Amino acid sequence: MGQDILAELAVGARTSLFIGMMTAILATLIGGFIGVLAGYIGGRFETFVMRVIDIVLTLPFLPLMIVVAVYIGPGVFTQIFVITLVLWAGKARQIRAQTLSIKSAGPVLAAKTMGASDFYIFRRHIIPGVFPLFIPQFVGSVNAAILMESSLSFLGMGDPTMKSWGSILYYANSRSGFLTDAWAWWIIPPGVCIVLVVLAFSFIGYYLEEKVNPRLGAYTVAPKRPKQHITTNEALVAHHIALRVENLTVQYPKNNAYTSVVSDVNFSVKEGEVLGIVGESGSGKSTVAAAIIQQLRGKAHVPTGSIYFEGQDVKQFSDEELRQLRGQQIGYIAQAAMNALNPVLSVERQLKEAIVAHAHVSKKEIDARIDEVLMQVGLEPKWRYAFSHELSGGMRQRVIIAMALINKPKFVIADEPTTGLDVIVQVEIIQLLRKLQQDMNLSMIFISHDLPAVLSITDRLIIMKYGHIVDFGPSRELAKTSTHPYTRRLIDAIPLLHPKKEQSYGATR
Ligand SMILES: Nc1ncnc2c1ncn2[C@@H]1O[C@H](COP(=O)(O)OP(=O)(O)OP(=O)(O)O)[C@@H](O)[C@H]1O
Repeated sequence: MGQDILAELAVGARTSLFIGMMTAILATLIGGFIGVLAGYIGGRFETFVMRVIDIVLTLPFLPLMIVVAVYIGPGVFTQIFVITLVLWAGKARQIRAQTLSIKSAGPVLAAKTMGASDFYIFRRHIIPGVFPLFIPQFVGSVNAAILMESSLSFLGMGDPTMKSWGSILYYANSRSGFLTDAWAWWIIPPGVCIVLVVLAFSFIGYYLEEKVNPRLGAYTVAPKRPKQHITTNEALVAHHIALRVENLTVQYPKNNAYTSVVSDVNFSVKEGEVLGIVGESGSGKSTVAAAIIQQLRGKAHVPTGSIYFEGQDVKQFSDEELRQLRGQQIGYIAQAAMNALNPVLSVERQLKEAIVAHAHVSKKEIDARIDEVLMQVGLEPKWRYAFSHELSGGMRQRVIIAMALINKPKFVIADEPTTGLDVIVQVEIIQLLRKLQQDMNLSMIFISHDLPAVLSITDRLIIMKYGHIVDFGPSRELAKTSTHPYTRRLIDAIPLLHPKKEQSYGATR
């Protein structure tokens, strides 16, 4: 007693912050190192590390401290040792999840396919990818360690020779500070210091974590902006851009982390233009298409990206506007849709439902429109009474195209429209789509992994791999002159009947 409280608080701050900082540095480094190794090496090593982490996370903190203190004696370094032992495991688990997510991301897979060494991948991809997570982890650990140190010291398990905020409370308690009027000076100041420092570190930690963790960003409520034509939208309209996709990134949860299946994709489609999207299975083509009509499946997360349709940001669309976008403004020929025709409804009935979903029209008008659209897709009107099992694959696909066009959209997305058809029917369907596109001056996105088909119908092409656009340009030029190794591999894989005529790709337009 009789000591200056302010001096005690200042000296105590040194101990509390020292333990907090030291423990945070150790726990972050150890947890980070083990997490990165477990995530990157994988296999049995990862399983072993995960089991150890599970065990450590179940260790009871206080009994552990008591046992360790009995063996090596209470003190600052015992506290640092025990708190680090408890904290590193949670960090390792988070870092492992982040490493797994980076490991399966496009750039790393692309680097591997180009023969990059593990050291290169670590230096260029893994370390820069996990490093941002270290910062909120460090801040969170300082906060947790200060709280643990204060609890231990308050229980008398701190270093008796060093003052800390927790030990001030311990002495206050052991000398009846809580029961006498000394509490206002002896208990409130160290208590307030602990609360303020912990709160400050918590807020800094939450802020930093939200900055580096896209999942948390998803939960922040964006203010609803009024729907308006801003300069960009006017510019899009002025340049006859029917669709603009900007910085689109789509993520799906995988192994406790979000993995990007589409990364920072940018492109435009002009009015009356056909854009091809080519890439191997899983490269993200259908995901881009689904994002355009705001119909991503599952637990998709879109951390960045804007989609402007006819100059309007579709993110600002109301539910009703989105409903009109799908099926009325944008005709969508979904992948494998011909196998999804309703077997118990006639062609007529399904076409009729597609019309009445968007407009109030008389029966006469519906009948006339059905006849008209069937003729457009090369089916005689009598097929309106048929059921899907009565139609061949090619005919079913024509019905699907008719359904996409029934409401006279100006934009069509055709996702693998020839999959599952024999070669001759494939050519017929491509020719049909090309004719419709020209007759109706449609803007179109044509998605396929069949490069010859795409080259025969598109004006421009983008090539996707692992969710990234790796090459783009006018279709004919790209086929002839692209030097990108992936595009060249796709081009070289096209079987040629007349090798000397190889330059004729895309010449049909
Ligand atoms: N609902 C979902 N949940 C989780 N992952 C998904 C989901 N939909 C797509 N993905 C993943 O996104 C990636 C891209 O899929 P997408 O269907 O866009 O590829 P694609 O290029 O169209 O392939 P394909 O030509 O085979 O249709 C794939 O790895 C896929 O596993």
